[in-house]
Amino acid sequence: MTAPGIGDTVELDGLRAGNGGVMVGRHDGRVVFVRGALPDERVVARITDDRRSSYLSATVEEILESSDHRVPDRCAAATAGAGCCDLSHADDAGARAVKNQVIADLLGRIGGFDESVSSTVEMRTLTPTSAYRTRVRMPAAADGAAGNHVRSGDGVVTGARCAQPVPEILDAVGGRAWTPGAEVVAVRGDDGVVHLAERAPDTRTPRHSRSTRSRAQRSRARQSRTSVTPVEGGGVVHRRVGGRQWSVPVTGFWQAHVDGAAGYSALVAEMAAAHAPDARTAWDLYGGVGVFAGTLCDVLPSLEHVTVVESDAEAVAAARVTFADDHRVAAYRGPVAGAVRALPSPDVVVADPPRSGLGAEIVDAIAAARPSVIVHVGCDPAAAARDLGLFSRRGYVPARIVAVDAFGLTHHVEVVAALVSVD
Ligand SMILES: C[S@@+](CC[C@H](N)C(=O)[O-])C[C@H]1O[C@@H](n2cnc3c(N)ncnc32)[C@H](O)[C@@H]1O
Repeated sequence: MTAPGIGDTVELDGLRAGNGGVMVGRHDGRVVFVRGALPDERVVARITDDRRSSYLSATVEEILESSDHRVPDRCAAATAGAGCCDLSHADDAGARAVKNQVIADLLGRIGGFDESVSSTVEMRTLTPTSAYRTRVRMPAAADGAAGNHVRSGDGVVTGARCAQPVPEILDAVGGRAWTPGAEVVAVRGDDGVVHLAERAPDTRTPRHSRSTRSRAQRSRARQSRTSVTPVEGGGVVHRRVGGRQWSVPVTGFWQAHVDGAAGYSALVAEMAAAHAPDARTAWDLYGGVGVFAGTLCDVLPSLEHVTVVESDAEAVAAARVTFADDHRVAAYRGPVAGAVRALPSPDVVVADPPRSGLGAEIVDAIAAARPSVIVHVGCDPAAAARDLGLFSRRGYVPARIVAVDAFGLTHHVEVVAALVSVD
């Protein structure tokens, strides 16, 4: 019997959840990563990639035995081939179960934790689970319509709406013709104002070939090279958490879910207050405009000083405006790696790094500062599992791990963990 290749179909059962929106099955002993399936389903899948000897990639062709959590696709763009909502065929409970399984698996395989840790992960869902996103970036197609990237490759799916953004954003974006090849940035502020901006097409030749760079890497490189033109709304977005307000540039970072900043802040508050109620000093690392610094000020009555460390100049400027009258908060502009060696030791550290996580060097520096509690906020569960494992080998173990499903219809999930010293 010859091994299956691209275009062939295989029957798979006993599927389990894998990281990145795929289910994992086996065919003739070989691992198959399948898109469009759910745990425990029996499916016929068509092979889409056979270039690696260790695994095959496939998409579901036919469901032979369906999961109780399967629902009709909830995202028109994903149904039309976009890569946006890779779990739009699961109900909310099914998506939550997938994320829980994936995190438990990663904590074991990458973090090195046993079941006594991985089985304690709490799940929290932020609602709504569709029409929740207040910030999107959309590619403009050759005909000037904005859409979503195709699931793989470089095309744009237009004329079918993604189910994640709040409808006002899509209405505003859809009413305009955009520059072909541009990136459309659309944001709804907490005051209801919709802001639109256009990032110019990137016409320069990339230094690396396309095949060696991920879409996220290409997007970051493009952001550093291209200009942004505000189109509607004024370009300064008003945001609120608790009693504080921020003015954030339209391209600046803010948590995607309408309740994300408040939802994560509530967890940061619970964890800091539980493990360091008398804290006097804190670090808010990768702090953006200082949302978590504000939270710490609100829940730690003895707090005298919190330093926001952030590399983005506009975010630091926004933080300085919001905290202009609060002597407890200082915003430091620069990379975390340099700051953590120079700052006075903290009682509380909140660290909310980009998808790549902290890594060994920063974990070492934070652990060496001997805080009472470290709150790790991680948007990539594999990187978070690695960081938590690194911390535990430096004497900080998880006291609580909460997976926040703030990304309905997708495999994405935020992992918020409180780490305390075993000494
Ligand atoms: C996931 S966001 C978190 C922002 C903030 N905690 C919030 O909730 O709004 C990560 C932030 O880290 C910043 N950043 C990325 N790399 C950095 C580095 N090496 N040093 C300092 N800040 C960095 C980014 O500009 C971004 O604002």
